[in-house]
Amino acid sequence: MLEVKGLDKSFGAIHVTRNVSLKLEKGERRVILGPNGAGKTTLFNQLVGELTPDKGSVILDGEDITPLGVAARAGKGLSRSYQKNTLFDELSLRDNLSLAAAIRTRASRSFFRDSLSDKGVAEIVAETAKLVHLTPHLDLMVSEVSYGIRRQLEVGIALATRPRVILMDEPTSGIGPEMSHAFHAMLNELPRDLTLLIIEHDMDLAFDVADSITVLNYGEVVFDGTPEAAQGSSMLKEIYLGSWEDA
Ligand SMILES: Nc1ncnc2c1ncn2[C@@H]1O[C@H](COP(=O)(O)OP(=O)(O)OP(=O)(O)O)[C@@H](O)[C@H]1O
Repeated sequence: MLEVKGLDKSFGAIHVTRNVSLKLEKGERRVILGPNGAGKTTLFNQLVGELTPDKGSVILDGEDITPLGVAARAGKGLSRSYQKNTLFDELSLRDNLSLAAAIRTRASRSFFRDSLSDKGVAEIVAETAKLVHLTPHLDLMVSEVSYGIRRQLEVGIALATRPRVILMDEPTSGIGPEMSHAFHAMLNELPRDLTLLIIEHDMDLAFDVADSITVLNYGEVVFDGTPEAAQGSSMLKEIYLGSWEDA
């Protein structure tokens, strides 16, 4: 479904992504772990098309999408759940989801209100709101809701574009352990054919959702395997300097 082959990226003398290869099957939920500065976000930016790798390729369902930008990749079903400042604060949750759904139904070129009254859009919004547990909150303004609900909405916005793969960069950052576990429970209820690639800093949280774990350290893949194997790895314990014990 999603394959990354030999990605390499440097910023001047700083070598940030070192020959990274990954393979995700359809429906797989893979978590990318790694300490601060390991290169997780830089890798992510190359996957979504915000950064061009120096070497290597990104393949989606057999197609080389490396030359494509963010919008073209999104059009092919590779969606990013954006964090922070990407929601329209003075619009309702329903309108935020409607705009995302309108892009998918290609109604986005029509006048704003026309998009919102499109029947296909309304159906997608209702379905998406249910998936991310936002149905009771749809008519609230984004500015009125908690940080946790915003995080659910960000996933909803990605889902409303009907993606095949969603990439999330630390989707639970800043919402506390209890809400993070609830957020992951929500992710676990999403349709199983949806492929998820999630960057997480906290190993404990990674185990909630991961079918497989990739660990980056100094830009390099140092572990690729099951959560059970990751838990038993003394090398990873060392990388995380004891934080593993909490996992
Ligand atoms: N545009 C850039 N120019 C120069 N250096 C950069 C740039 N972007 C990232 N870096 C450097 O690349 C390294 C990896 O950063 P990156 O943000 O990818 O790591 P990360 O694993 O996501 O870290 P964190 O968990 O702290 O978010 C860091 O040393 C960072 O300073």
